[in-house]
Amino acid sequence: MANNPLQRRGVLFVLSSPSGAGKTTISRMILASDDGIGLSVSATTRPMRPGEVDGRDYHFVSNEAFEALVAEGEFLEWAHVFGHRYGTLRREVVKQIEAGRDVLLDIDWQGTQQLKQVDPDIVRVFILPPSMEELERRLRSRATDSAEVVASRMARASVEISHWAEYDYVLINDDAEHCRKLVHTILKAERLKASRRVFLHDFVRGLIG
Ligand SMILES: Nc1ncnc2c1ncn2[C@@H]1O[C@H](COP(=O)(O)OP(=O)(O)OP(=O)(O)O)[C@@H](O)[C@H]1O
Ligand SMILES: Nc1nc2c(ncn2[C@@H]2O[C@H](COP(=O)(O)O)[C@@H](O)[C@H]2O)c(=O)[nH]1
Repeated sequence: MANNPLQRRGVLFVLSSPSGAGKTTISRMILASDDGIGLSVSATTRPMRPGEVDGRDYHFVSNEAFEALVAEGEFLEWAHVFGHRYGTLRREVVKQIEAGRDVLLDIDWQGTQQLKQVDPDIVRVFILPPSMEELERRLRSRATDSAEVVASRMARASVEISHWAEYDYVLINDDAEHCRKLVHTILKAERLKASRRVFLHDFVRGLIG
């Protein structure tokens, strides 16, 4: 039987933004509307927020456990973010790819830079807030972090945003549903890229010799 010309490599789809701009919100909307993509659940040493679930939102681990995972080479990338450590587990990405799904990664600019070295084919999307005032309002309205944590995240926001030009796509999350549509459009177009088609060369050779 001929190889399927539509068969393609999975997409590693990265969403980054300053904290509070809405990437978790947009990620959840994408995951709810598209069965073809699954979340890479990161490991972190940060404390769990109210409403978060271990294994769904993050794998919450101790500093010692995180260090052991680093030593064992279990991370595709990891970084210090806001005084805690966060990392993408190899097995999370492999699990999704083996299930035939693309992989959504909600990671910061440091992790994105590292991942780009591992896989130059990753798709990088940066989400901007409509304004710094709105960013602060969102961080406060989320009501999951103390005033100090909100202040420290606002203090880091400009540094985060300064990395926007390292991304393939940059969007403004004004209306969440509109932003979701744009992110989904990017994902669907990236899936169609010729360079991801494993057997396209064979198929075209069959067509024209
Ligand atoms: N377009 C939007 N309009 C209004 N509020 C929004 C919008 N998008 C997200 N929010 C709200 O802003 C808050 C922060 O969003 P979210 O948690 O998704 O941000 P985040 O970028 O994932 O932050 P972090 O990096 O800290 O995880 C949430 O309360 C969310 O409901
Ligand atoms: N480099 C990585 N950054 C990550 C990862 N998982 C999450 N993050 C980023 O951390 C901040 C803070 O997240 P929060 O849940 O504490 O608000 C945010 O920018 C995330 O994108 C990861 O595996 N690697």
